[in-house]
Amino acid sequence: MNVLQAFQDAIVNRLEKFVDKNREESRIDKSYSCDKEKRIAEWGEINGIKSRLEIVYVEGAGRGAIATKDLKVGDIALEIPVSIIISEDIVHQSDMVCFLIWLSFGVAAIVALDGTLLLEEIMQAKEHLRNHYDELVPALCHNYPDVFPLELYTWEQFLWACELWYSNSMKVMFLDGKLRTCLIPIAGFLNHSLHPHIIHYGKVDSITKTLKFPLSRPCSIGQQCCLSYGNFSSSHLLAFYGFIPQGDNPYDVIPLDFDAGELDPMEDCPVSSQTTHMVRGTWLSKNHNLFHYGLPCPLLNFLRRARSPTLHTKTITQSNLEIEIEILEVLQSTFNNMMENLGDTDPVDRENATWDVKLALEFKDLQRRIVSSILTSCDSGLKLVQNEFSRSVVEE
Ligand SMILES: C[S@@+](CC[C@H](N)C(=O)[O-])C[C@H]1O[C@@H](n2cnc3c(N)ncnc32)[C@H](O)[C@@H]1O
Repeated sequence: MNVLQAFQDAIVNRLEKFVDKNREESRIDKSYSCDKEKRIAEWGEINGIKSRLEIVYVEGAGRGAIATKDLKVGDIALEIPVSIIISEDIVHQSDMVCFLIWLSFGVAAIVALDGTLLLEEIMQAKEHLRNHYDELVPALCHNYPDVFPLELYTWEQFLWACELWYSNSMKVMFLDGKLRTCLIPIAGFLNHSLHPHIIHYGKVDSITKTLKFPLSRPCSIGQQCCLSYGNFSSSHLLAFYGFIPQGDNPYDVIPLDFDAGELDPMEDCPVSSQTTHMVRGTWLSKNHNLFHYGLPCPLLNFLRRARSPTLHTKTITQSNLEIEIEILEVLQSTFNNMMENLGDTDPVDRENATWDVKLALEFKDLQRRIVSSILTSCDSGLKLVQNEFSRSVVEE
């Protein structure tokens, strides 16, 4: 028996079981004809694209690709000749349907984001782009009005082009070893999933001179075939692609910055050394026992060291338990503040809200859910430690 094959089958089986449990249904809207997309697919075929996918309209995600036959692990869903990959740095204006993303969010959506770190990120990204625009575009329009007519190169159009570029481009490693950000015909129709079919792509094959999209898990005929855009948090997907993926995203984290405030050994004075820890929704953790509480070990160890520099042995002693109470209380107070900043559920008529406000509210709900799980874990952790503490006092 081929051991490697058996091993691969076992892995695929486990993957499929996991995906079955977390299945995301994509509904295909058959009323949308996708004529333009069909024409692009025909053009692609003439130009050497080999595809086992068909472009359709997927509810809630725009266009997407479904498998035209049962595809198994290792099958190539899509193969694109390098000659038709667009690697220019300039995105021209076109009448293509495009999803606007966070950069062009309205005021109401920005207001709805109050209390989240994403608000700050988006404002910074927008400012950064505005500086680029101011440095570049007016001078180009003034010096080369025939090439850059002012009416086409407005701030709104520039923002739109940036959004298009961020949400549709992919990084490709070419045969000269250079990594370039590109627009890739047909592949640009593939949507992202937390349980993607295609994970390993992005390097041009030196023999065929094509970019291949092989399957890492099977995709049945008619099923949406999804890519992984990368191991991105929902805030990144929202900021750069304009959507929040369905399901539990293991890359959703809440960053916690600490000033370690260590002493400079040479000068004997405090130096500010920032450390950042990441905390996920604690429902993703398996260990909720004493000394773990479903919280990340590096964070707990960092807080323990800050209280007692001696090695923490995770043994049940009264002094260790006192430290545990202290660090859980610190986390509880930090996350309580965070929850207060996020505020209560927003009093907005969600049904009738605009798409951007809906997304903003969905994102805030997600943040609340993560913070709330951390608070619940701190709370049950504290009870656990206090019980142990009382028991050890009685035993003494
Ligand atoms: C590379 S394009 C994919 C094709 C796109 N659906 C279209 O109609 O052009 C990336 C964009 O697709 C949408 N998208 C991708 N994955 C999605 C998902 N899982 N849920 C919702 N929208 C998604 C987002 O608007 C994103 O900016």
